[in-house]
Amino acid sequence: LQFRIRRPKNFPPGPTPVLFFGNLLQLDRTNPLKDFDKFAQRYGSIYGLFIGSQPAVVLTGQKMIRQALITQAAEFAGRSDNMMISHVTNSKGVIMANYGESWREHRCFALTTLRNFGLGKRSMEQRILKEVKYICSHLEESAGKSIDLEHLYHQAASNIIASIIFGSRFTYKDEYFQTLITNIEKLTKIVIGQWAMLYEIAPVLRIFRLPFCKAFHYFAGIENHILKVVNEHKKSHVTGEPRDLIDCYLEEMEKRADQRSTFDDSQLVTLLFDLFAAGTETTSNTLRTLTLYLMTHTHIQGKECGGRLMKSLVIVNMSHLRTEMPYVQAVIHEGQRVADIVPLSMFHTATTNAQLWGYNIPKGTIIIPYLSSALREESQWKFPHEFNPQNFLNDKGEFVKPDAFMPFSAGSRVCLGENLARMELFLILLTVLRRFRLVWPEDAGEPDFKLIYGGTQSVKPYRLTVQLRTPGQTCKSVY
Ligand code: HEM
Repeated sequence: LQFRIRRPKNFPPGPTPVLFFGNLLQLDRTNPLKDFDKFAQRYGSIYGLFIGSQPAVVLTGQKMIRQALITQAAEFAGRSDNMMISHVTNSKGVIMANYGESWREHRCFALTTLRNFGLGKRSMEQRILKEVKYICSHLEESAGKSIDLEHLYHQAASNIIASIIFGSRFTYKDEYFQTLITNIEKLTKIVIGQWAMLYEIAPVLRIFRLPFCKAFHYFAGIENHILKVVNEHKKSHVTGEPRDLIDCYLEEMEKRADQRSTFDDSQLVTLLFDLFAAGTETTSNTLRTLTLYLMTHTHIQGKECGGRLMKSLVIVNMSHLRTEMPYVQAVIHEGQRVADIVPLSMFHTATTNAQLWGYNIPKGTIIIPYLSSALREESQWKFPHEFNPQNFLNDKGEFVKPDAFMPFSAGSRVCLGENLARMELFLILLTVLRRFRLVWPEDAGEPDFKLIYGGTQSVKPYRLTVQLRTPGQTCKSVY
């Protein structure tokens, strides 16, 4: 009975499901995006699917996504409590927390804290620039050699978020750091993989020691590390002098001690995990894809980025981006558009029995915002299928952001790290391009821009050659 599939009344049309699997067998497991496109051509910009016996609705194109996530935000801002990742994290923290008081308070706390780190010596910008120094030193050591930037970008993005939340960074060679990052990667792979799918569609299997059990094991390891850091903070933190997000949280817990509050140690641990996990691969994969495009579109790398305008800047900072660099803004946004990092966003759920586009969407239905479809929607972009910063420039050369640009999703669940991520992309890319010329090696063949599908997408690993723009100049002389 559990596997019987019943299409709700007036549910959006879609392909016919089969017992137990629903429509899963009609989707290419290695990359379902082409199948999603085919269904959209056949059924329109909203259609219904079944993940096992669980009903789901796919939203295609910017208009439909905006309607559900912005105009009807409260109705479609839930998260599923039937997914493996919600069980691993106990639906705590922010990412997998259901739409309710605890999610709202933690999201608001995290956003305010990140915003308050906007100014002063410990500001986000300073923390990012500090990490950029390490990137530069590493690249200087690699000058003239062929290298793969994957680990460097990954560790740099991890360190930036670590310095904001834990107040400390790791050295790139630190084995413990490597293990932590690797465990997060392994955990992410499991929770979006096939075993997780079985876990979700056949709950009876959960009692067996199958490979999905490892996800709980990895999470426990990460949790232990985070708890250790939290306990150290409890001993050393001084009220009124927060060093990082943990200190801010501990102060908030003290303030709310007498009230009924959703703030406690286990929520803190999951919140820290969320920020650390969400803030690493997303940013580093964007950097890696954008670097590949810049290297192989040399006319762009030679323009403002690292060229004419860059040379006149002594220190790169965020105010330059807003005031003086529409072209650079356009390049970075175009990089994010083609990098298409989170193609299916995070799945939402309907928080109530809702209506969308005239269809009934019962409470609990999974909502899949197909973000890639908006990022390459032919009616929305001047050049939907090529890398071209003109997509973000008007006739006067001013920066404009089309509504279909939504790599961070939209509405009340929109990415909480959007500002941080944009700051990182700008400061890391520009400082690196100002100091180094990144060259596609002559013997490397044709660059491959194809994205490898995953929870976060990226181009295949590649190697590049690093050249110093001004030989002899070191990072220290730049800062
Ligand atoms: C280029 C980089 C990034 C991209 C493309 C990106 C994209 C996204 C997307 C598509 C979502 C799902 C939104 C939804 O459910 O509709 C999301 C959620 C989230 N992101 Fe990001 N993200 C990036 C960087 C970051 C960073 C650096 C952080 C760390 C501060 C972060 C923290 C989060 C959190 C906590 C959520 C969950 C929000 C919620 O459920 O309320 N992200 N992100």
